[in-house]
Amino acid sequence: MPVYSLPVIGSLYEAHPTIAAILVSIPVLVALVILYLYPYSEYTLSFRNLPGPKPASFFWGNIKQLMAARPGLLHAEWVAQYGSTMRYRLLLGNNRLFSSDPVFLGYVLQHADDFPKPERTSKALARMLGNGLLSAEDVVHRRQRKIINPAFSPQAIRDVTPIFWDKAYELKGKLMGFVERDENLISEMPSPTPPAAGDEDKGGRKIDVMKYLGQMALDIIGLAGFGYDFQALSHTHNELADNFSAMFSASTRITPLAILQNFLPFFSFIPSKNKSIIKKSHAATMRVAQDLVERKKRAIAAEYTGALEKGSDIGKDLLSILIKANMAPDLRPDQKMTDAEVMAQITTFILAGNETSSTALTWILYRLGLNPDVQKRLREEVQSVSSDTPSTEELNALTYLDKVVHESLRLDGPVPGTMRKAKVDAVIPLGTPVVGRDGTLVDSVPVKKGMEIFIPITNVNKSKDIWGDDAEAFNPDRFDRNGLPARHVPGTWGNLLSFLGGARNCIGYRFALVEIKITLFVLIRAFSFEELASKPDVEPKSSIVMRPRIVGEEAAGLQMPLLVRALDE
Ligand code: HEM
Repeated sequence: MPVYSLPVIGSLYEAHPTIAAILVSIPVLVALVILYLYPYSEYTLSFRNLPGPKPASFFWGNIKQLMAARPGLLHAEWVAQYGSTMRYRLLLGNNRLFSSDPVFLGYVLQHADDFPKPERTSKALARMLGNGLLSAEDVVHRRQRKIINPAFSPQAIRDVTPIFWDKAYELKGKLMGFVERDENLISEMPSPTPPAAGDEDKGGRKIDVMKYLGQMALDIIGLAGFGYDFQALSHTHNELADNFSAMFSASTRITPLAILQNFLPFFSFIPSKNKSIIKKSHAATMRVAQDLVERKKRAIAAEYTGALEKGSDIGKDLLSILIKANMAPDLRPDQKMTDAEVMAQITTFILAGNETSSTALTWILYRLGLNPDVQKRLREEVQSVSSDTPSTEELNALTYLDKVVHESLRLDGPVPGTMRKAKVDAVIPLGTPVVGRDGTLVDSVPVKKGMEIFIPITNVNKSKDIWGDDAEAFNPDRFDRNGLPARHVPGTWGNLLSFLGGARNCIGYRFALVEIKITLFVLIRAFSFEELASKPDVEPKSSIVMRPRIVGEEAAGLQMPLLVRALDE
């Protein structure tokens, strides 16, 4: 560094002492920061004895390796090498604590107030959605959840199932239109890329099933969630859907600035194009939400005062139920949600209840395409039902359907992982000890306030310790054992972590399961789904929800093209 050579600094000091002092202090400061970030933070790390991979880069840690690998794969390799609890490096020497140990995860999930989402996650969610159930923490979360719970009760879900049936049959009609090359749909290409040679034959059509399942799920969450008709299956554009989708894309776009701001919140003040899109779309979304909330509040107030017109209905959608609970005369003012919180539940439902269900269905159809025997058995079961719209009880009695849904949500749960941050110092027990860096057995992990923990949902669902050596295989019959594998998993449903567990579990899991079962019931009775003859390489891409992309067709975006054939009636 010739500029910094001593004689130069010496003469500079005589001429401009302040500039010289600044120039000298910069490298000293950088050296101190590096010393703090690496040797010091490493030495003072409470779980430094945990095993884990060496950082691949001084600056990036293991981030680039993780981003280059398919979701969950590198973690699975590391688990095989180091055990189910480990640490690895993120940006600038930051350590990430990873554990797929069910006892460890049970502790974290059961102490939800001590292990909330990291502030940057809650803040990013709140910027996009408002302060709704996904972003609220602690007492605010508990207050909101108490009021919203009745909207997700089994009876409330039962009341909205007619919407699921209507929309599943509308989807069937649309897919049939494509397969039969209906004139009304002739201008719409059902997949973003044309079929390769042999991909289509008489009676079969290449269709991006993800796109149409997405339209159906959006229509369902709109109507069942808050009485709003997106008309996604029948129209292409809608103000709320367009604004929401712009906001979501901007929030999940990975740019160098976004990565920097994610790990170093100090840089959050820097304005970005993404932030201004989020702000604009959020404002537009809230205008629609406010109108919906005001209309429902008026109707419910009229019902409470007996002024509701005879024969009118306040609506069976989730929002109406929660607004009604929120306006109950016996609810204390400090237990109520504000209008802004109620509006935030609308955007929360769109985010949490739309892509999750459609992505789950997308992967299920893909699995069925790869496993024609399973599809055939499933079809025999659903065709044995005489009714076209069986009751929830009849649907739940279909055991093979239930096993297929379990197994698909085990292998391809749409949410691959989530983060938590310790709000207190804690010592978290392990069910399976790991061998520490010093060769001793580690049977608990001391965690200091402020440390982040990754909850690897997919790795737990596919763990060989839990599901045996064939954990990676698609085998619905494994649930013959009544879903009781070698070890208990602290998940809400099916001994799986797909809907998480504890106080922050998925409030919509019953809604999602009925929606998935009804859609499968309708589609599998009407169509067969096959892998395309060109055997595209389907790659899971993770941005909150794990959705598919085709290798070599990245420019076409996320998609799941399958060969769809109509069955003889
Ligand atoms: C297969 C479909 C679904 C899956 C796999 C799924 C999964 C999850 C997971 C893993 C979480 C926890 C996220 C975290 O804390 O980091 C969650 C939370 C949540 N989910 Fe779902 N979800 C699904 C469908 C739905 C549906 C249909 C709705 C609404 C209609 C919904 C509403 C919510 C809400 C509001 C939360 C936040 C709950 C809280 O923090 O109290 N989800 N979901």
